[in-house]
Amino acid sequence: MSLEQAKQVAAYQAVDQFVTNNCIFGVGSGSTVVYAVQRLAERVESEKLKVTCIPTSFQAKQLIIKHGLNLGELETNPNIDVTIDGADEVDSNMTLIKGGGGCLLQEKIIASCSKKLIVIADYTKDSVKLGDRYKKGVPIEVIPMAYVPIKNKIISLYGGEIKLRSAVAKAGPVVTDNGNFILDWMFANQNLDWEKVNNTIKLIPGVVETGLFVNMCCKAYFGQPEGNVVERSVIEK
Ligand SMILES: O=C[C@H](O)[C@H](O)[C@H](O)COP(=O)(O)O
Repeated sequence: MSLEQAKQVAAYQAVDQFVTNNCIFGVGSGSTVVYAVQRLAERVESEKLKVTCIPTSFQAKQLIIKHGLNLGELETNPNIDVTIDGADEVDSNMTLIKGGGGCLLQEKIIASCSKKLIVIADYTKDSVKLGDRYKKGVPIEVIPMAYVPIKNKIISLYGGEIKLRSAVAKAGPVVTDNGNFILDWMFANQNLDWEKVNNTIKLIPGVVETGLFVNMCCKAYFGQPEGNVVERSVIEK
């Protein structure tokens, strides 16, 4: 089974288990979410479900519109029932790295307004410690004028290496949906307390948001090479 098929089985299973009639549904971003929206559109059509979709990015909004789904706004729907989103890496505590596609800020806002955040991913995202599998580091969305001091402060606090993310089909840096830059922090120490790190980095002036999602995700679905899906839930402490 290809990686794309692994993403698809995970996405279909999550949508089948979590989307119900009349729900307010947060639509994540990335390549795995494409399959979730496909499945949602099929179910809305066949079961005549009423679902209001709240996007986490420009891409998510386009997907909702393309599939003829009901597009809602956070302003009028601030209490979201469930959000299904992708992740770049999920560690054994269900801490996530997100933002590999540059969409972390709106994703985190939507996740924070959701009763449940469900992650869908292929098996390559399932790891024990952050950095085991995802090698591009933690994405950090920053105000453009502040990217150099932010970079220096993070390095002096925690070490590692930081790159300003470059655009592919444009000269210069990636500009996010919110008009900001992305720094990718390749951390050197995998044993950091990610909650503390997240809180500390967020206090640096000019940092808008980090791609560390700590204590936000309650369940993850990992599509496997054999075609089955492994489900992992947060263990109550
Ligand atoms: O910025 C992008 C988002 O955080 C994505 O959800 C994440 O990068 C995973 O994307 P994909 O499903 O394409 O691996």
